[in-house]
Amino acid sequence: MSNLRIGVPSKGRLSELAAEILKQAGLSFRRQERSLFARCGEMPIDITFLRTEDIPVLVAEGAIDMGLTGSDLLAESGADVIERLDLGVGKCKLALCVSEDGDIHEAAQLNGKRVATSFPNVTRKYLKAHNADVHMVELSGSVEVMIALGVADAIVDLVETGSTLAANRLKVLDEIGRYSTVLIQNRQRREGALADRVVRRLEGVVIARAYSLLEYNIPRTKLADAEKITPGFNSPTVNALEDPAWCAVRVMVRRSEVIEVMEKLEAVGAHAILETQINNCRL
Ligand SMILES: Nc1ncnc2c1ncn2[C@@H]1O[C@H](COP(=O)(O)OP(=O)(O)OP(=O)(O)O)[C@@H](O)[C@H]1O
Ligand SMILES: O=P(O)(O)OC[C@H]1O[C@H](OP(=O)(O)OP(=O)(O)O)[C@H](O)[C@@H]1O
Ligand SMILES: [Mg+2]
Repeated sequence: MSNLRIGVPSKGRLSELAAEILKQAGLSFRRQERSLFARCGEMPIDITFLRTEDIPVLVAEGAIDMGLTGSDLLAESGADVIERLDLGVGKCKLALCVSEDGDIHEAAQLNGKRVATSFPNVTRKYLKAHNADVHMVELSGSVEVMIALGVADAIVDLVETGSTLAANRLKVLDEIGRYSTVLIQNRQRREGALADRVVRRLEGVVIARAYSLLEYNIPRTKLADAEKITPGFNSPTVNALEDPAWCAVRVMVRRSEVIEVMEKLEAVGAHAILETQINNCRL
């Protein structure tokens, strides 16, 4: 069995995130200064540090067996790979954006006009579907200033919090797609069993990062109401308490919903509501 080769972003916002998630899955590595390669201690896996946008094509070409990259970059590259897992991080959307006080209110009005973007392929497909034949201004970054520079009438760029748009007095005219960080694999599935083990390990980490463990005590008469609030991943664990009129519930809840769920549980009479972080899991 030879080593499984995994591509990881060498810099940028996904690089630390990717290393952290791999480490949480027991695939830790130490990157030597300026080196492009590292070896995983625990498994026969070689890590290659690459530019995020190059990972889709390098996986498709078989230079690496798997890779962590943005699904937006995958869509833009058109690389023919298998998408194995959405890591639930690096979430963003690709949006058609125009001046806040401009007179463009729909994509069709861009016909014959200029659109600046770092995602020409995805943009061209979208605009064709909206009957707009445009002059594309292809850039590698800082796209949001192109309308102010008089280079474009609209831009297509990634939006996460919207602060860059606000800072440049731009608004979203239409959402083109929603993206996140994904684990992709070459279609030959070289070292397939090992690759499947990596997917399974990362699945556990992705779920653990997305969920908390909630424990609470509830009167038995209110258990049905509480279980409607916390149905759990499969179903909640219910244990008896010394007081037969009460029971203890343990259940997984999406981290993003925990605060609201706690308030609802309190409203139906739950006490001792505790949230615990999950480091890893196998469901
Ligand atoms: N606000 C965001 N801006 C850009 N990319 C984001 C954002 N939020 C999530 N991402 C994801 O990160 C990917 C960009 O990764 P990259 O390695 O290029 O990071 P970066 O910090 O943008 O680096 P660079 O400064 O070189 O552009 C995007 O393709 C997308 O999948
Ligand atoms: O909605 P926001 O939270 O403001 O994030 C969106 C901005 O972040 C990204 O730029 P980045 O920081 O990657 O710089 P770049 O354009 O040079 O890649 C993206 O290109 C947008 O400009
Ligand atoms: Mg960027």
